[in-house]
Amino acid sequence: MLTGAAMTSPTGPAILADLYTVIAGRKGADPDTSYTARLFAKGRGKIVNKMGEEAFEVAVAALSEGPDRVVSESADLLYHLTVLWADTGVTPDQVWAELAQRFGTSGIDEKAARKG
Ligand SMILES: N=c1c2ncn([C@@H]3O[C@H](COP(=O)(O)OP(=O)(O)OP(=O)(O)O)[C@@H](O)[C@H]3O)c2ncn1[C@@H]1O[C@H](COP(=O)(O)O)[C@@H](O)[C@H]1O
Repeated sequence: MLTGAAMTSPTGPAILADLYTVIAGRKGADPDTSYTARLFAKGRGKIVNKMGEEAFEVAVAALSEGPDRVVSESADLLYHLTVLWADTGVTPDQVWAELAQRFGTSGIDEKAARKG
């Protein structure tokens, strides 16, 4: 099984791909030694609940706690979102492809096209 310690530390956004690999490798691992395995063992309801909780904590940090807390809560959110992707069989590449397809299209134009 890949562990964070066994991999070289990536820098920048590439860390999400490596984090996904570590997380996906935790399926079926021992919940006593892996927080990710514990989430998988508790099921999708728990994972969704944690993801929503962390999103709310980002919002609270933005409104009343300051940038440093926004950073740490965002990291919690991205980690739990990545667990949710792994649980639902979605890969980061699928999300990157979706973002790439949208890149350069104004959200206002896209919304107008949907209505038309
Ligand atoms: N990036 C993270 C990461 N971010 C946040 N967390 C955990 O997410 C939890 C969120 O904080 P909370 O205070 O809400 O958690 P809690 O109260 O313990 O959670 P619950 O009791 O509500 O379930 C904490 O336990 C954090 O340690 C993470 N746990 C793991 N990772 C990465 O996942 C890798 C694998 O981790 P393990 O599966 O634990 O080996 C690690 O090497 C890291 O790279």
